[in-house]
Amino acid sequence: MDVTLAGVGTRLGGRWVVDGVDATPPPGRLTGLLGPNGAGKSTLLRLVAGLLAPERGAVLVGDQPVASMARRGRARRIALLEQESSSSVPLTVREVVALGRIPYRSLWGSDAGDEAVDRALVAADATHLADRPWSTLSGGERQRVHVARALAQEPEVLLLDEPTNHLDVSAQLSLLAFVRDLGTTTVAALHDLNLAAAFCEHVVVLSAGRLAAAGHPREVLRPALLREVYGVDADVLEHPRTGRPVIAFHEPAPAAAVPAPVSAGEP
Ligand SMILES: Nc1ncnc2c1ncn2[C@@H]1O[C@H](COP(=O)(O)OP(=O)(O)OP(=O)(O)O)[C@@H](O)[C@H]1O
Repeated sequence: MDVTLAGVGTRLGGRWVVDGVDATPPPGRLTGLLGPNGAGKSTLLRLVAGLLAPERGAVLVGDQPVASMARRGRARRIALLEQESSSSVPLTVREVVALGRIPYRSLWGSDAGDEAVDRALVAADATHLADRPWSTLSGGERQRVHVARALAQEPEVLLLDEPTNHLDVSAQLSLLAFVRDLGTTTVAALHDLNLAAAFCEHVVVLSAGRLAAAGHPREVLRPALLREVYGVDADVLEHPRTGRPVIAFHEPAPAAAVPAPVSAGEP
């Protein structure tokens, strides 16, 4: 599905936290949304999901502005996995995943979406957790279940806010490989630039709410951009098997020695 961000902006607390962003995530592929803490990634995902209305510009899914979609229709088309979650929900894992089917439910009950729930549990490697109480899961297990819930929604557009949070390295790799191969237009906010470089077809880099760069990771993730946006020194190498960029970070140079203060009584 085509998603178009055209000059999107919004203020929070009186400040433009997303400011005139243009982007076109490639349809059916995985786009990485990058940028330092506070750059506006979560806010941008909420704008794309229609949970926030843009003050400026528009987000289009197909040729329809998200802001003009009815809530239920929007929930069928766009799934957002947000960062934080409550731990006190008295539901089993299967029931949590089935929440993803709510937009499909008729007034009279079931939507016959059990198969979608099963498929989502398998895809997120969470079948073994299905009967566990949600409140007893570890952080990484919860993250898998969140992903399963978003997949159960069978959206045209999948938005993931730091989906690899809490996951061990093997789970990070398999989750991103899975969403990359899903064939759904997916935008994932990621902090790990090497994961973004390895799995994303396209990256969108935000800096202080503005678009700093967009394109294939090979074109975008260059030392100058990393210095400018993240303030880090890095070499960009080539992965020996995939040819994708591999970023080798350097530790910051030690701060210049501060001269000792001169005490007031000295001549
Ligand atoms: N409700 C709010 N009111 C005021 N400011 C907010 C609100 N929500 C977010 N902000 C601010 O907007 C900016 C962007 O926040 P956002 O969560 O979108 O950034 P982010 O790139 O996702 O950050 P992180 O990588 O730390 O998760 C931050 O400076 C944040 O403090």
